[in-house]
Amino acid sequence: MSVDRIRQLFAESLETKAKAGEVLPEVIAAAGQVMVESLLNGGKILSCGNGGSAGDAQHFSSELLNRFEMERPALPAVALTTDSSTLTSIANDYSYNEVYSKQVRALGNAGDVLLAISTSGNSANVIQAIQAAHDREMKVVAMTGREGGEMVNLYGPGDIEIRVPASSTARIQEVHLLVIHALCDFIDQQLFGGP
Ligand SMILES: O=C(CO)[C@@H](O)[C@H](O)[C@H](O)[C@H](O)COP(=O)(O)O
Ligand SMILES: [Zn+2]
Repeated sequence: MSVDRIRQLFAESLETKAKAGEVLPEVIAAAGQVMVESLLNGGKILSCGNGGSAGDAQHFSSELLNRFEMERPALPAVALTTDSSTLTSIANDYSYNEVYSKQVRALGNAGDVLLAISTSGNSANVIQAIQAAHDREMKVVAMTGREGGEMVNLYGPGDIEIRVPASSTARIQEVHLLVIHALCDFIDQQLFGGP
């Protein structure tokens, strides 16, 4: 890969973030409010995704369970992407499409929130997790990209979709990470007055 190619990737990533920064702040704040209201009512946030988005799901839950940028009590969050015995047994005995929905049905309660991450909006296991979340009377915050995929057809009245205006999975993920940090900052500001 040439140095010029690397410079081009940085330029594309900057451009994507700038475009997202023009259109996403309001919907990110709305998503943060959904999460804050759940946490204030004793709820928790479950998170899921595939590949790089599984990493994002874990990144988010770790910053709630541990801390983001300020000293504050631990907050209840569970990434559904980490328990290899659970993931492999569900995939092996049933289907990979059910690896998250089965966990949502076991762990999710009314008032909890599902953070559903898919750059295409078409990953079947995330789609089924959204359906399971609705069955458990949970709200959904989705982070997507492109045209939003099949997930667009699933959202209920209390759900929020944060859709990055880009088509490259990598560029979408780079904005998803910033959104995760913006959500953590919003939660800390609202619940604890911020750093
Ligand atoms: O991180 C990357 C690409 O940057 C990949 O691992 C990517 O996450 C995988 O291809 C995922 O399976 C894509 O799924 P999704 O984002 O479309 O739901
Ligand atoms: Zn990636």
